[in-house]
Amino acid sequence: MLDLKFIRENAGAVKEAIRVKGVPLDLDDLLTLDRELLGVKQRVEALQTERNANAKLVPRATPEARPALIQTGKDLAEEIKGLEPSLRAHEEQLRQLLLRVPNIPHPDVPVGRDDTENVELRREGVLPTFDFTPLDQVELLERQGWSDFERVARVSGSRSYLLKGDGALLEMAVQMFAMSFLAGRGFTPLSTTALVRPETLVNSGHFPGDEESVYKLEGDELMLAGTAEVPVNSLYAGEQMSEGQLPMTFAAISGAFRREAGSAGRDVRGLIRVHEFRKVEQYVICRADEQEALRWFDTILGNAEALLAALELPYRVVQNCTGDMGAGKVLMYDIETWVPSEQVYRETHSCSYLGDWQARRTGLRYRGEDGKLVYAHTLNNTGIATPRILVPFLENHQQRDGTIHVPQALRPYLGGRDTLGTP
Ligand SMILES: Nc1ncnc2c1ncn2[C@@H]1O[C@H](COS(=O)(=O)NC(=O)[C@@H](N)CO)[C@@H](O)[C@H]1O
Repeated sequence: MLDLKFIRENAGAVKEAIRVKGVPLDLDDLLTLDRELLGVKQRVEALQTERNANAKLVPRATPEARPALIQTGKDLAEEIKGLEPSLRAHEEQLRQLLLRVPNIPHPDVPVGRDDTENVELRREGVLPTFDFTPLDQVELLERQGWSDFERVARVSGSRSYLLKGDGALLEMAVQMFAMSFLAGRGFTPLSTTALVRPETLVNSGHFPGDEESVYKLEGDELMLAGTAEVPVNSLYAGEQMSEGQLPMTFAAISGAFRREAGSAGRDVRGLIRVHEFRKVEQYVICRADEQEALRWFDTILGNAEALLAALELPYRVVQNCTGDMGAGKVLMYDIETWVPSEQVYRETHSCSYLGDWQARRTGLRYRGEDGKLVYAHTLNNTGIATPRILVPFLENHQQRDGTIHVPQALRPYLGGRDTLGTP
């Protein structure tokens, strides 16, 4: 959410952000409502001033004049009361529109309609070459007996998964590796819930807009978050932090649940796109200083790249264009990891800087050195998301005999083994 004063004074820039991000919102509707609300508020204030002035006359009035003055006071009170529903209705309507106003993208962000116009920044790592016919993720899992898609589909339907044996241990090893790695870089490990109150999804910016992606629990005021970004963003909601408490950096592991309503027919096989997965999320709350925040952006991007490098996985970094970055972002890069069976890079990480847009919705404020209360800046990036990352992992590290090479960095989490599976 942007500051209403900023919107009034920068309507042109906000309209441009709406245009380049393709947000379905007419800012003039909001500005008209804002003026109407100001009008109602001025009317109420004028009546209150009149009422106060009138009230002062009563004690000094003559007995003959007093009844009329008291009646005037009652009439004014009635008129003020009569305006309150309209005041509240206008305020709620304005808030609903304010929640839809997108953040201003950083000037470096390429303008584009959708992900086809994202810009590749660089490629890292060496693509694998195989002197045998490589298998894809599902073939590798089935050959090793590490999955049972058929049975779990009976239990949970499509886009479900179950990993068995070393397949299960590999998923947890990758999660633990990521958590230890990030803890080693000073990020506070969190193991957190995905069960959240609806307002936390408004705080994070997923609502309004992403409602169809989120599982809602019938009869409970709870929903299932699609990323630990949601609960972690609201952990300190409404609190006044001290500047000394910032920056806060978290590595939060949680379940992640997504309805994938818009993905019919895409990635229906295997581990790429499932309804429930687990993710280690990097989350940063820092001072309202763009230079510091952009340094954190580089840090959490670098952490993810270092994790991929340690897992010996080739990847590329792309900059999301305005049409593929979502309403709240100032800056966004995706990391896409090489999937041999598809001969393409597939998104495995998403790194975002949101300025104070999320913090304003969430009420994340700190008292600066000058004593003023300021909204913090927030950033997030995937650390590791399983099981998706296992797709490039298994396919890139498969060996001729169908076993899987374990990179040095992961061996401590797999009992020291350098290979998984049986030939
Ligand atoms: N349905 C899904 N199944 C498996 N993995 C998924 C699914 N949806 C997203 N992911 C993984 O989660 C990562 C982050 O998802 S994201 O929506 O792009 N971004 C976020 O959630 C941010 N909070 C950064 O993590 C994706 O890059 C992908 O690796």
